[in-house]
Amino acid sequence: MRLAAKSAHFMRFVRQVLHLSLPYFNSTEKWKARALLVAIIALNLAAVYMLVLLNEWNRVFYDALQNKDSAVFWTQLGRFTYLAMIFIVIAVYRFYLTQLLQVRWRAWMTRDLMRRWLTGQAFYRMELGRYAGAPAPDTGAAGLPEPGQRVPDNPDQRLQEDVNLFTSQTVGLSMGALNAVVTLVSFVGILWSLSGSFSFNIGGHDFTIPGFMVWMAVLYCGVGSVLTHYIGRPLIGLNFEQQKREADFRHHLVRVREYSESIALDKGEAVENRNLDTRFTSALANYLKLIAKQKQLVGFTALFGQAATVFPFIIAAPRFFSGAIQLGELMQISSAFDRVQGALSWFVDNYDSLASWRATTERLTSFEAALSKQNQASTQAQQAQAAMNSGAIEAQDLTLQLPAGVTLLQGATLHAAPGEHTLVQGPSGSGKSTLLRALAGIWPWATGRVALPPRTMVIPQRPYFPDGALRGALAYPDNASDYTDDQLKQALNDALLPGLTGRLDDRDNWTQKLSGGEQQRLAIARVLLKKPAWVLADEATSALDMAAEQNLYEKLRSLTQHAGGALLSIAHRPTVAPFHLRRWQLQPIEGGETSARYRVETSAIT
Ligand SMILES: Nc1ncnc2c1ncn2[C@@H]1O[C@H](COP(=O)(O)OP(=O)(O)OP(=O)(O)O)[C@@H](O)[C@H]1O
Repeated sequence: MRLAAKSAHFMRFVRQVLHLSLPYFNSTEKWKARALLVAIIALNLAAVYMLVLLNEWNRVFYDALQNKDSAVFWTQLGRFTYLAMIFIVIAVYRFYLTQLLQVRWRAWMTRDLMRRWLTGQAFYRMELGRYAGAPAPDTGAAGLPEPGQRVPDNPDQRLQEDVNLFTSQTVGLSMGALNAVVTLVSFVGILWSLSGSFSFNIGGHDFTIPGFMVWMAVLYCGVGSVLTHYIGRPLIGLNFEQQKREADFRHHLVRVREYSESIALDKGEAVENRNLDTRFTSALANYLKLIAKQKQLVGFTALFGQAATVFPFIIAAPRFFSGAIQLGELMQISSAFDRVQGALSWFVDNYDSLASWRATTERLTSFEAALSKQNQASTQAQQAQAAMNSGAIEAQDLTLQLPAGVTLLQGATLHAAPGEHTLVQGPSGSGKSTLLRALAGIWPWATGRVALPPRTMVIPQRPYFPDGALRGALAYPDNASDYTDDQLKQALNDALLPGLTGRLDDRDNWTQKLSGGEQQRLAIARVLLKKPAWVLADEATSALDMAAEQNLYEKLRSLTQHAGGALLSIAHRPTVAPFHLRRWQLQPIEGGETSARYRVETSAIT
């Protein structure tokens, strides 16, 4: 039963490796990939063949030494030189082509996963899903994890580190295994023919074991492999855990860097230090367990390797001393035993790497599976959205939920026609931003139908600006070269940022360098540059003084008005109301007539 479970585990692992590997060997690069693979296999086989020739050389060479035959000695040295030369060429190209395959495979796989991660908001939905504690609604949230299902953490680690590890381990270990098998097959034959048989007598019956040395090698390595497996088994789990804890530690270091200013203002250094220390200590604690296990394993494999040097001599010595074999044959036996033992102990020697390979494969498989699910879900969502592009902002029978299952809105029907500038208001936390996310088509826990006109832009509460030249931050996500300097400067001037017009080529971390108000004006400059017909603005001017707010709202309103669209804004200040014609007010529902917490009341702004 345990054996059946183990083999099922093993088959699952093989399927996972194949599932992750085959796409590359069937991709557009397939011919290059397959040619490299075939070349590497051929070089591995050639290397084993060279070892067989060198083993045969051993016998002739040591016999010449024992017979003090200098002519044969020198001829054999000459033979050794050219055998060694060929071996070196094979070794060099085997190394080079193996590396080439690994690097090409890594490049292809990283790009493929990266593209899928950045397709259809998979990166966003996976982050949302990671903290989700409740079931997603039946529709609209396809692809989100079920409750209790583990969502892959730290996608950055998977893309940067795991793909690299997986491709190098898969090539390295599968070639190592191939080498071991071919070496085993070749040298078992040699060892068998050299080793003679072992005869003994029990109870008057004579028994003879042919190929005695082969059985000794099998016994030796069999015992070694079983012991290694038992000593090293915990390494698989420990390796997996180590990668996770290290990534966790790194993730929090990055967060401190990202929020350095807020932490400094809060004087949160001590807390951060404690939090980071907890994570680091946890990584360290696991690492200590890991090295303690590795120590045992190294101790055992070193003992096993050392004992293997003398073991064949001990077994074959009686035949040498009785004169049954010459020194040459003894050395050939020792070298063949060494090869057979080496091949049989491949598992023992690579236990650590195999454990890490399994952990890497496990992590990449869950990441890939999550991506497949997300990509499928987002294709459906995009198809649905494409079918619903309309000339107005519309929501029909819209229900908004939170990941934990709380229903914010239920069955809301909303409409904003061209020119119908709308202000969304409601208490903090009532779901205004979530409504906007749903209208923009990115909130997975939304059901019903939403339609958004083409040429719509969203100004989020926390706009994003990539590091680099200011012109890139302004044009994002378009290319800066799509706009002339005059257009960029005009947009900055219109957004009340004349001070930045001379800095278009300055490179900086704009999210950190610009003040909150400057960032909001830069986000508005982006809209003024691109001139969309519809603008959804979430607290787009909350950090500005009233005069600037009025000025920019006027510009946004007239921009959308002239382009045949409208403005839909979330804003708390009453002074922005005059720029809108209608109000969507999120009102708390008292008395529990539905399970939703809020309803939307629409009214005209007079
Ligand atoms: N990713 C998320 N996971 C879980 N809960 C969320 C998530 N995003 C928002 N929420 C919750 O949804 C509710 C509505 O949030 P939302 O940001 O839409 O409110 P809001 O009305 O825009 O608030 P504010 O006026 O303060 O900006 C809040 O209770 C918030 O905690």
